[in-house]
Amino acid sequence: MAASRMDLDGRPIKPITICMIGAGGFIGSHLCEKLMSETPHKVLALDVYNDKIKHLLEPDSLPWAGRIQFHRLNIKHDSRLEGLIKMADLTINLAAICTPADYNTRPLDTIYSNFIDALPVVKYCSENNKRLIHFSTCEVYGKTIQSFLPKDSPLRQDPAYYVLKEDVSPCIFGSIEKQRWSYACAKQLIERLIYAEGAENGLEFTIVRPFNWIGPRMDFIPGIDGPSEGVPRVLACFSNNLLRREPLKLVDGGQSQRTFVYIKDAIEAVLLMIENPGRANGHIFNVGNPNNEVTVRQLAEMMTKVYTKVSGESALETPTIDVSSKEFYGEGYDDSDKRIPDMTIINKQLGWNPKTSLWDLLESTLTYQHRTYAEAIKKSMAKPTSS
Ligand SMILES: NC(=O)c1ccc[n+]([C@@H]2O[C@H](COP(=O)([O-])OP(=O)(O)OC[C@H]3O[C@@H](n4cnc5c(N)ncnc54)[C@H](O)[C@@H]3O)[C@@H](O)[C@H]2O)c1
Ligand SMILES: O=C(O)[C@H]1O[C@H](OP(=O)(O)OP(=O)(O)OC[C@H]2O[C@@H](n3ccc(=O)[nH]c3=O)[C@H](O)[C@@H]2O)[C@H](O)[C@@H](O)[C@@H]1O
Repeated sequence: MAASRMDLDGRPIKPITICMIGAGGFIGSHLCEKLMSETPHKVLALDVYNDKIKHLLEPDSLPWAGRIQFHRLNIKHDSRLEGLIKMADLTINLAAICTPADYNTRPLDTIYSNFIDALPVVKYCSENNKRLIHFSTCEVYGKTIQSFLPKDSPLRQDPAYYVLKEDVSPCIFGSIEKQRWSYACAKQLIERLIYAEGAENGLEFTIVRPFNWIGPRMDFIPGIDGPSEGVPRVLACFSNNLLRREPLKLVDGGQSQRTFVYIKDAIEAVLLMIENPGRANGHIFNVGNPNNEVTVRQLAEMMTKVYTKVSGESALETPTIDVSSKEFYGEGYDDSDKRIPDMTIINKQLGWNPKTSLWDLLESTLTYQHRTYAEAIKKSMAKPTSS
């Protein structure tokens, strides 16, 4: 297998060692799975948790045993970090607080996690001449120019005012009391720092801006494998509602628009970046699926239909309810209005395109959610509640 693997320029790919920080999360677990099953590379997997990659670590008889090594550590305070970065050819940093419910309720933790805690990683890569792939976010674009145009302006139809381009679009955030933007702002500053390390000190870097990657193992189901009062990202919120047969909550009418990409498509893009450094270094890449755009309301309706199909259960009479953002997220919430990624740069550099339609990705994801959680939810709901 290893001998026949070629990069995009027809050169054989040499096995490398990757230091993956945040490897135990949603994206990390899929990336580890891909690297173990389809490549010869080694992974030093760093995280505080490993539940989502346990199936790759045990038992010892797995075909990739020895190629993946888990290190339980918190990058905030662990002297092993520099040594692990030095042992690897490439560092991928995925570690972050990245759930909107945290941005305005825990803005300090959010800023520390997304900026301060990432600083040593950038520094160690730069000082030791190690390549870095850093995970940023589409949230750095903030709001679209379109959202500031008058409602009846014909310019609203012009993609120049809403399609998000890495090298052209501005970053537009709300006021400081809208603490929602603490995440986007911290991510923007770390992007600028990495870019400057590249320009002034020659750091070899790639920045990834994911646009709503979704799929199995995303976040948690409250009360089952996460806190009962926790608020995960929208896929897990709506899955939880469907599993519990409660109406899906639409924040501020569910009018915001998103483009969703299947995690397995997105991981293909990351693998191309890993294995084609000459084409990926020095670039910032949007990774999303511009063809899968929906409003959050439309997402709720589609998830309800798909869940009915995969679970065999009937749909609720009242499938959705409206809730204010203040009630749902608290003071200081604000929202991105629309997120369509421009795909020019990733197409030109890596020839990557997403493949999976929204319906198909929801069908495979909700099949997984139903199989993984339906029984546990039934049991937890059958338990008498203490009075
Ligand atoms: N999922 C998406 O669509 C999406 C979109 C935009 C940006 N991103 C970015 O991609 C990255 C990964 O996202 P994800 O969806 O996999 O999130 P996730 O929360 O599932 O994974 C993040 C992982 O980092 C770990 N981590 C956090 N702080 C750490 C620390 N101090 N030390 C060690 N480990 C730590 C967490 O335990 C977790 O396992 C994040 O940087 C996020 O901002 C993701
Ligand atoms: O995934 C991304 O690309 C980025 O966007 C997410 O931000 P957002 O899309 O706003 O987060 P979601 O929780 O997925 O919410 C999507 C939309 O659904 C709405 N929502 C969420 C949950 C819910 O129960 N109901 C509901 O209407 C939110 O208000 C928002 O408008 C997170 O910031 C990060 O994971 C990431 O940086």
